[in-house]
Amino acid sequence: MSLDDIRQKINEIDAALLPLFLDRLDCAREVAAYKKAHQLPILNRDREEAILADMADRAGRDQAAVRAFYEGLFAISRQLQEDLLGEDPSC
Ligand SMILES: C=C(O[C@@H]1C=C(C(=O)O)C=C[C@H]1O)C(=O)O
Repeated sequence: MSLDDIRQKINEIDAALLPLFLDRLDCAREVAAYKKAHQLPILNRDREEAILADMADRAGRDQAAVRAFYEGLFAISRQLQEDLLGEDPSC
């Protein structure tokens, strides 16, 4: 495969990822509304650890990369919720 071919494949993967990422952000907005209504903290470490363990199990040789990817997603998700709720993330 040429470099251009590989980059084309990356472009296609990115195009497929974006709507899923945006959907995940919309879910975080819905979670924020639920947490506000039920006075729940933004951070749920047990939930994040369960997702990480599940994804790491499926990641084969890329466990560290998958962990870093999900930690980034969680940080973005929590920041979005903080922006919406104006809460201390450590609560
Ligand atoms: C989305 C949530 O809020 C936070 C972000 C999470 C995520 O991005 O998956 C998971 C747990 C929480 O720390 C949630 O509680 O489900």
